[in-house]
Amino acid sequence: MNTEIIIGIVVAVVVVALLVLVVGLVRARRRRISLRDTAGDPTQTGPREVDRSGGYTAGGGFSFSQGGGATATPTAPAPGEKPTTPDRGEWADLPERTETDGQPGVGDDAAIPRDSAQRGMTDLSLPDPDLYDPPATPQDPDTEVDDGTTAPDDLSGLTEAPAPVRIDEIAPVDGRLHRLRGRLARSQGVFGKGVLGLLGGGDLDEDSWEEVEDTLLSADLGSATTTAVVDRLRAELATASVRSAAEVRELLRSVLVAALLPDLDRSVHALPHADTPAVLLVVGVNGTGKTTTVGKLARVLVADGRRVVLGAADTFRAAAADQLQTWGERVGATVVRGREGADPASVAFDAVAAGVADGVDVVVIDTAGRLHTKTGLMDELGKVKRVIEKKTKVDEVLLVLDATTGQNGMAQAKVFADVVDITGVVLTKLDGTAKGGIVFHVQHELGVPVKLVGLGEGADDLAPFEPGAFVDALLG
Ligand SMILES: Nc1nc2c(ncn2[C@@H]2O[C@H](COP(=O)(O)OP(=O)(O)OP(=O)(O)O)[C@@H](O)[C@H]2O)c(=O)[nH]1
Repeated sequence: MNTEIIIGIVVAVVVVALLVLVVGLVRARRRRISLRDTAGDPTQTGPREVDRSGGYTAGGGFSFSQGGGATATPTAPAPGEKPTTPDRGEWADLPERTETDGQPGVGDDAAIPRDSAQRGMTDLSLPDPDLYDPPATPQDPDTEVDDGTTAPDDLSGLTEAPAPVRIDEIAPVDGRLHRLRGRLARSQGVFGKGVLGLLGGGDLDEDSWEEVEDTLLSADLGSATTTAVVDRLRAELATASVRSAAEVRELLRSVLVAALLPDLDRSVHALPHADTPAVLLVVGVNGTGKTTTVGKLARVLVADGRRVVLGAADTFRAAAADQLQTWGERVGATVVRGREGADPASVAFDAVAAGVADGVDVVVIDTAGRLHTKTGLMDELGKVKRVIEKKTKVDEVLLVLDATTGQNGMAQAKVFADVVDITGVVLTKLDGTAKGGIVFHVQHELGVPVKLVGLGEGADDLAPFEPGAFVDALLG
């Protein structure tokens, strides 16, 4: 073989080797998801500008609607019976109520860690569950009272708070939503950095997917929703041509928004009927933020031009009625209250009766959450609801849940959901937790939409829940 042939062969081999190398590099690069934001950046060289200001900025204001009446008288579901669940669409195959570990008892204080010493519970002597015929004029001091068959004798203790004199200035709804920006910052770390960082880290092996799963679980997403979200992400990443950080973010966003069942009706049924006010019952474990939520909600309703009566049916603690009265004076709502230990049902009835007589738009009833048996809870809430229904229907039963209590709060919430027909959830204290994922878990486990979220102790720190805006805030 002469030298020229040998040189030719060597050159050909080198060229082929180079070609193989270049093709390999290009293919590897395509498979890799880099954290560069290509959207709006034709050069694709600069790092993605992340908007760190982004908090929860729900696009619209609060949505109020007319209720058709919260359904049937509360009863515990028959053994094995499931609570009514919303249409889950493509998420229908998620297993139901999977997490039942570490169930606390009813009456556990959600604000206190489960392993700390339990404080004593006081037995409320509940009146005979038979309904009484309510008096025509509830505040009539001559009302005949008879526990069980006639109005309870504590009815005479009912007082209507004097009309407010000086009302706190109420910020316009639109303006105050902007002030909630940044309140979800603690949850942003988990989703915005944790999950997005892992997904954008290139080819994901089993260990990486396990890490994604652990991160979602640590944000309290719950195992069923976590599994569904991860499965969906895996499927999408395997098929879709997702390459840039922007595409990964968009994929994660769409999967999370879908998991929040965005089509559920989240309007608060607070618009009056032809002759009667709308009636909202606010229930939940003590310390979750019920009274505060009632006050914040009244403020929004008053700002919306509604006349509001608040019923202080949390008669277990005198301070609760005082707290509500302060809210009433602050926001411009009338408060109807009874003396400490009064029958909550009679206070609720009287508040509704006052609302009907005065032709107000909305009556919001604050209840106690301190009953230590399921039967006691059912008796009390059931009676409150039945007594109100002597006057008018209950349009909305809002369960208030403290987002910081995680699984403990969920287990207690389920007890409430079992004894009263919850129509919506208010998730409070989302500002104080990195576990914003609890929203997903709550909806899945309780089968009702989260309608409102509490993002602080301030009077205006209540926001309507909007899945898209919420996920945007979570991703930062
Ligand atoms: N950070 C934060 N704190 C909140 C929020 N909502 C309520 N709180 C606080 O939680 C505490 C308990 O709130 P309450 O409204 O008294 O709770 P409750 O459920 O009515 O409690 P009881 O009357 O004891 O049944 C108060 O200190 C509130 O200021 C919220 O969204 N974020």
